[in-house]
Amino acid sequence: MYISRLAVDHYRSWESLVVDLQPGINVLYGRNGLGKTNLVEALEVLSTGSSHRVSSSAPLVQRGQHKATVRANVQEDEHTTTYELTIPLRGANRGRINNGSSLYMRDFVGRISCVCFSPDDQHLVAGDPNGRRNFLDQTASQLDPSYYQLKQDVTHLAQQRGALLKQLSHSQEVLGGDSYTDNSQAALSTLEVWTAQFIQQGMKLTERRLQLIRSLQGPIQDIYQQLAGSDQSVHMTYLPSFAEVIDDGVSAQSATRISQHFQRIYAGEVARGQNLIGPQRDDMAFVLNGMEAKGYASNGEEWTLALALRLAQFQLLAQENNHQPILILDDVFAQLDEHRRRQILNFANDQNQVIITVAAATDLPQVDDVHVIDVADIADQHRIAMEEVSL
Ligand SMILES: Nc1ncnc2c1ncn2[C@@H]1O[C@H](COP(=O)(O)OP(=O)(O)OP(=O)(O)O)[C@@H](O)[C@H]1O
Repeated sequence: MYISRLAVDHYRSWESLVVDLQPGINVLYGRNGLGKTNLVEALEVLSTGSSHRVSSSAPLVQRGQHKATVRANVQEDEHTTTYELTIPLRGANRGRINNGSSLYMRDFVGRISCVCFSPDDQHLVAGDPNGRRNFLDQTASQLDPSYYQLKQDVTHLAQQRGALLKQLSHSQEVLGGDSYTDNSQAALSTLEVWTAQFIQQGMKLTERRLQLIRSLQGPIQDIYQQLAGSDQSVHMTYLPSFAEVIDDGVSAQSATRISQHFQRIYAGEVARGQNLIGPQRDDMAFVLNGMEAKGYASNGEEWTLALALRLAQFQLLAQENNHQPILILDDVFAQLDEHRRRQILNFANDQNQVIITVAAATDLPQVDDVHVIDVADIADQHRIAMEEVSL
């Protein structure tokens, strides 16, 4: 499987652009700020339904526009399939396949499998938990699109609970103590219903993330040893908010214990007007040779861990989905020493399709059979063609 054409309309800095791609290694080459990352990010969003750079869709839409569109032609066994994603400024993204009817994202994500390695990935090890949750969510959605819907449900329930807690907090501030208006009594009953659903769906999400981390453990350990030496050890530890699921799985016992936890923190949640626990606060840690990587690992070790994590993601997706994902290497060569570049290129050489972005000619990979695309050049050609059509 490979992408033969990628087209975007009103996506970030791009008014409109069409890029033809080939199997093997493709290099998108152009100056800083030209929009290379925007292009590969568009592919990531088409594949996973989200971008690792932002948590909402609004920044993906070109300033001043109300929706963005990403289209890709995918070649598989002589067949071409066109995938199209519409990203509105507000509201849910929708997909279409071969100009068919509009699809919910749960029926669309994961159809094109891709793994994106970028300079931001160092933050997967040392940055805030948001990036690590995003990694888990993107990977799990590509393995099983029903995860995408589950994640949406949990996010929605957390938002509903948060709004009710804010309302209760406000009532308490106005009335003081434990006095409640009829409105806040109704909010209290609704909160109980939302909390029960939040626990049920949240436990399922927690278990899916736990399974994913367990599936990545073997590959990341092997790959890290290949990259850094056989005496090295890496352990991924899940730090879930609903930790009860680790011991008792998705069960009545777990639900009861989580419910009791919610009762204990109720006063605190109302006082602060926000959710204090739930999968939206989950995290995971990397333990490198017995020490937590965050805070202890060197810069080079963080990079190697991030790379090992991406390659483990690639291996798992390839194995579970029975085809190789498209590999995106976004501006990583500028950050890596010659040894690491060579390791990545050796890996890239064996894949169906790889898309690399580089800003400097000195970072162009020194390998045979590379399809170099001058992004400024195709942008000019496309603009001239569009102007001729409109004349
Ligand atoms: N929603 C948006 N609307 C319009 N322009 C945007 C939007 N989001 C980002 N941009 C612009 O996109 C440009 C950055 O593009 P991108 O990150 O793809 O560049 P790049 O070619 O990868 O650069 P570098 O080589 O420096 O990484 C910036 O000029 C930014 O202002």
